[in-house]
Amino acid sequence: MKIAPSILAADFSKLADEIKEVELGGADYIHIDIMDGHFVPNITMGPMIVEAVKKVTSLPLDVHLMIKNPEQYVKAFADAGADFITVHIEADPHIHRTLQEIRRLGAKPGIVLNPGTPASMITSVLEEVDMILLMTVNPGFGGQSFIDAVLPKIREVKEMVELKQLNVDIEVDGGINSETANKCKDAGANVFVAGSAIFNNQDRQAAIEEIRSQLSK
Ligand SMILES: O=C(CO)[C@@H](O)[C@H](O)COP(=O)(O)O
Ligand SMILES: [Fe+2]
Repeated sequence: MKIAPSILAADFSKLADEIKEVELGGADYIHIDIMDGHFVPNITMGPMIVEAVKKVTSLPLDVHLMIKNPEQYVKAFADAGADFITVHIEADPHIHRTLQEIRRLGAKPGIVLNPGTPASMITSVLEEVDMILLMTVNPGFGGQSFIDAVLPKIREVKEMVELKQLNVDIEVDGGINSETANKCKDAGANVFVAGSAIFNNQDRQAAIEEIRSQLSK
């Protein structure tokens, strides 16, 4: 079970301190949300921020691309130090090429599905990825409410990867707190992104531990 704090909810004026705090608090990955104002109605960070984050942590960087034409930018993010690069199936008509390019660049490719996208959309890319990210909110903003209707899809994807005996992580992202993380774990998820549940708590370590203790139940 891995916990990936999303820095979208951090205080950007002291980002290095925020990252150190979650690293010391027991985080497994640092989740970085890249938004372009086209694929989603918000603009956040680019490769320069990934490069800066890489300098202040030894944790793997989980870079979630919410951008159109991701194939044009995967090299910039891999060069910046991304360990995982996840791309939305809805954003890329040439998805195999993009996922293979991510691997060729030395990063781990992941595929992302919006809440409304069926699991069947990714059957042909299962062998290409190290991670499947199931959005549990519509992407674009932190602090939204978890969509329970995604739970059956987590089960479905878990069955798909087990059937093919693939070693693929199943990540969830959006509205994750100790209660919703536990539901997702029961459905088959093993990587949990949490933004507000961690950074809105003054004690980040306590927030991470709370999620982890629920996951161990
Ligand atoms: O990708 C996204 C949002 O589009 C996420 O990674 C959010 O940053 C998660 O924030 P919370 O829902 O946990 O506040
Ligand atoms: Fe994300």
